[in-house]
Amino acid sequence: MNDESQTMVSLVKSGLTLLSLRRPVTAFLGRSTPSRKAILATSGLVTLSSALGQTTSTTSCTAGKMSYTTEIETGYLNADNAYDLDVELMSQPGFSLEQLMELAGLAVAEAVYQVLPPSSESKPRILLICGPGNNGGDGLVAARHLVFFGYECVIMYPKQSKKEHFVNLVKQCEDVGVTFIDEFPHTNEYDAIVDSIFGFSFKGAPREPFKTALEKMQEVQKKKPEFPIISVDVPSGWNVDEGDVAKTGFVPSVLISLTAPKESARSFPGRHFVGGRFLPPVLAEKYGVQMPPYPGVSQVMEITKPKSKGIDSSWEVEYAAYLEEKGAKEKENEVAAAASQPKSDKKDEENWEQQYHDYCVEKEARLAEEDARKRAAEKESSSS
Ligand SMILES: NC(=O)C1=CN([C@@H]2O[C@H](COP(=O)(O)OP(=O)(O)OC[C@H]3O[C@@H](n4cnc5c(N)ncnc54)[C@H](OP(=O)(O)O)[C@@H]3O)[C@@H](O)[C@H]2O)[C@H](O)CC1
Ligand SMILES: [K+]
Repeated sequence: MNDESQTMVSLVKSGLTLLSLRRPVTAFLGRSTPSRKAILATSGLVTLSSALGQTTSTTSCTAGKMSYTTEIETGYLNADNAYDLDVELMSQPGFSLEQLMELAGLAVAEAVYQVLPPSSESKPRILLICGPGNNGGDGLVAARHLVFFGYECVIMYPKQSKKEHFVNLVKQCEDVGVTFIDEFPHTNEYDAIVDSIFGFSFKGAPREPFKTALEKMQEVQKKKPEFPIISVDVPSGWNVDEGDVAKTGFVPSVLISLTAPKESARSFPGRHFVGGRFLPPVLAEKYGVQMPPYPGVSQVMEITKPKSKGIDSSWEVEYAAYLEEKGAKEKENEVAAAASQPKSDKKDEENWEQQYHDYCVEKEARLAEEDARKRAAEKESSSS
């Protein structure tokens, strides 16, 4: 059986009936991806319908990326449910934290592969920023898998956990050539950043050194809006239910939700993946979430929101429009803030220049008048 028919069988097995196929399925599944250029050259339209009647999605692929005219139903977890589900996964079916972290990290590595596949000519360099908790642990696991997928990885891990499992994860990374740094580096040397700083236990406003890391990532986005920044589970600094209430301004270009998307992902504007192909049906039902129809043997599935501007507008166009709108709003706020401030030095300077100019004009006119008067008086005295 060739790759394509194997994929079709997998889709049918996972409860999907193929209705129409205008392009090979392999063109959009993110497997067999010989090069980024080849992916970007591929586009097609596939219509899938769930045999189980749970999910009916029209899937389109623009520039190798999937999005849907109908939303893939996964449900959303709030902060309490995300925590309780994790606890229950570890007690009821008895998953260990290490097991769940391994699955999470593998899903993250697969999502990175779909966003920025390596090729025979290039070995992309990935910077992973890992926080002090389990979200950081997911990043450590992802880095190890990414090395085996053909990437070069550098990890910024300034607050290293002393727990045995984390010490082992660091050693496992070092053994495959991953290097560790403490400070945010020059990003020119990197092709993508994985944000594995905070997940669903983040609270309040980000503290250093992660506050600076979030600001630096935004600087990169301002300079290069296309630069992939991939957040693990929750964009760092976001409240898991309400999003960016700490007003960090950070919005990654890609989000990989683990187990199931969290409430704050409802309004996420970028590419969205979910990785949780292990969820026991009984727990999925209890927490009101559903697994998407993961393709083939993949640990992740892209569930990017339906496009609002029609099937032909690509994800990049929408994200660029979003960034432009965000930039325009920031400018508007700056202008409003400047207008509400007392006159700045610059204004005073402009006034001072104008006043000096007026003074010079007036003085020149006065001197010219005096000159003319003097000349007239001299003329009169010489003629008398
Ligand atoms: N089931 C799954 O899919 C799994 C998900 N996993 C991942 O684990 C995270 C949740 O991990 P957790 O350890 O509970 O918490 P976080 O990693 O989100 O963050 C906790 C650390 O962050 C510090 N923190 C919290 N707020 C701040 C702040 N404002 N500034 C700086 N630091 C902050 C906190 O420190 P404290 O001193 O405040 O305690 C912690 O050190 C989940 O999202 C998934 O990514 C697991 O892999 C298991 C399976
Ligand atoms: K994160």
